[in-house]
Amino acid sequence: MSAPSDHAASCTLSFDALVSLLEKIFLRHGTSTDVARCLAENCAGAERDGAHSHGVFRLPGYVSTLNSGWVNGKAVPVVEDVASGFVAVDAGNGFAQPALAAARPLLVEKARSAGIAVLAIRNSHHFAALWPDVEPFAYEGLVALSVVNSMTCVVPHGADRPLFGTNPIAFAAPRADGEPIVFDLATSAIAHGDVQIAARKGELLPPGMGVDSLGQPTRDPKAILEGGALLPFGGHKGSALSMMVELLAAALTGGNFSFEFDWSNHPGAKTPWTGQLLIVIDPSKAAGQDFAERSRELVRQMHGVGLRRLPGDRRHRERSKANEQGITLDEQTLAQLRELAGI
Ligand SMILES: NC(=O)C1=CN([C@@H]2O[C@H](COP(=O)(O)OP(=O)(O)OC[C@H]3O[C@@H](n4cnc5c(N)ncnc54)[C@H](OP(=O)(O)O)[C@@H]3O)[C@@H](O)[C@H]2O)C=CC1
Ligand SMILES: O=C(O)C1=NCCCC1
Repeated sequence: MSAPSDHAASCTLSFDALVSLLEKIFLRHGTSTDVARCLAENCAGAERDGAHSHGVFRLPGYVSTLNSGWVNGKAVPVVEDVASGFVAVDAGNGFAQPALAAARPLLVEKARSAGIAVLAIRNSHHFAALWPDVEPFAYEGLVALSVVNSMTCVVPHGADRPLFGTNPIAFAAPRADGEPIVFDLATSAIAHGDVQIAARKGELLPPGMGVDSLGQPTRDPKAILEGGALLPFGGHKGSALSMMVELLAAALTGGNFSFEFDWSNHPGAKTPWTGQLLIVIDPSKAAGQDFAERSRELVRQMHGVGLRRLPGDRRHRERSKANEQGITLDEQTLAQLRELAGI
């Protein structure tokens, strides 16, 4: 499924209508009602915010994964109260978002009482954008940082074969009189989803994103997907961050490293079976000035030196537009979604 193009015939849906359509797809392919709702809201939210690499484009991947038996769409996460500032969840080979939802109340309670709390999710599958996991904390006045590892497709800086995942890092912080400050970025030069989208559209990538099966630089997304690999962003710096993500998301949680799972016996499996870490901080417990006011001041100064676009600005513009006018999908994409939903 592709991102909406200017040329294809398109139609618009409300957020609620898209959630309900996606929910039907998840239910039809073997998830519980809670999991269906959780994933449908996540995926529709990504589409609404213009995060197309992790919006409805992902539905065929979710469906083929569920059909392959690789993931348990009905898993019930088990929340463990590990220590004063530490919560763990065994996602039971299910999706990461329902595991986060199950642990969230205890995580927030601990963050508010101790000032900081960690959530370690293991035995989980994350196939989505990461900002939806952190942004809601900032709306509640909390600072949140999350990392998740994916599947081996990135060559560590200085190495000659892939080992790391595309391993994103997302951060959210409250800001007085404005949307929270949120960024969410893959530690690879480009997200795997964007490489797939470029391959479908027959577009070349910018230079420096990946290598072919012989380890030679290439701009051809198909060469990257078929035996090639991605590079970290920023050379050794992105590579170090990606290594950190492997340690925090997998070693610290008890999840798999990106290179540790083997899905070859599950044709159609697309979701990485790894781990995820969240750190949540209550800034009201820190000494000093009001955090949200300080965020506002930082942004004011950034605008003062000529900055026009904060991370998250584009998403919020897309969200406002979608809330007013609906979410635009190609007719072909909508037809594919309806087919997956069996309607
Ligand atoms: N589940 C998983 O395992 C994985 C998920 N992903 C997801 O893929 C998605 C895409 O990642 P990626 O391609 O790295 O994201 P981008 O490079 O598109 O964007 C990264 C961040 O930078 C911001 N940004 C982009 N351009 C500018 C600019 N010119 N000025 C200021 N800010 C800017 C974005 O804000 P804005 O959004 O407003 O444009 C965003 O917060 C993420 O949501 C990530 O979580 C990636 C890897 C693995
Ligand atoms: O875009 C990516 O990179 C990924 N997204 C979902 C999980 C696999 C990697």
